[in-house]
Amino acid sequence: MRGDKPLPAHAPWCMGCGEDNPNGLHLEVHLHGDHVYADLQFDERHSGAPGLAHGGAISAACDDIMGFTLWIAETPAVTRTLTVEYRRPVPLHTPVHITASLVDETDRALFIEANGTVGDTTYFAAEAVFVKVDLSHFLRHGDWGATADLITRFFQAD
Ligand SMILES: CCCCCCCC(=O)SCCNC(=O)CCNC(=O)[C@H](O)C(C)(C)COP(=O)(O)OP(=O)(O)OC[C@H]1O[C@@H](n2cnc3c(N)ncnc32)[C@H](O)[C@@H]1OP(=O)(O)O
Repeated sequence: MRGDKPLPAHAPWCMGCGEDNPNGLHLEVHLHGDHVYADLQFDERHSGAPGLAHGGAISAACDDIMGFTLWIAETPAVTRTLTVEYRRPVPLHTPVHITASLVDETDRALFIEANGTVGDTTYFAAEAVFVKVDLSHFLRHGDWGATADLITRFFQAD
């Protein structure tokens, strides 16, 4: 059983967890036992209907926190499918607790769930399939320098 431990951002400019992205969600994700969690508040940058979080911002939060279960699975992987069930509107400036965990795994796929609660009530829940990739995926499709940073962060978390 792992203890409570802060995990490094995917990248400084990551929209979900990057500390340098002024419009990001700034998720600070911790590993606790068999799941990861973060506490956040959506604000005007993430607004949809007046006073409420945009569904895309909620989806991004789910996607990003699910991307931290990779430290549990101990493999790089990327989102192939993501389904979000929006159960209640999420007001801006309201503390939301998000958790994610790995529920199943095959040779190529990770099955991940996430849950967003306000108090004891679930406001949104998500399921995703992530496909395992090797680090060359990010070199092939992304930015070389930033990928080197990502690799460093991935191994730093050990
Ligand atoms: C370090 C991590 C940072 C994480 C950041 C937060 C998460 C993100 O935002 S990731 C960004 C968004 N996602 C992407 O950009 C991914 C784009 N997609 C791709 O690059 C490709 O489709 C990729 C790499 C996922 C898969 O490509 P490819 O290997 O050709 O796919 P494919 O052969 O069809 O499927 C691979 C395996 O997964 C399985 N699989 C695919 N979809 C599913 C599914 N829905 N359910 C179950 N299994 C599935 C397939 O069955 C296959 O398994 P097997 O080899 O045993 O037959």
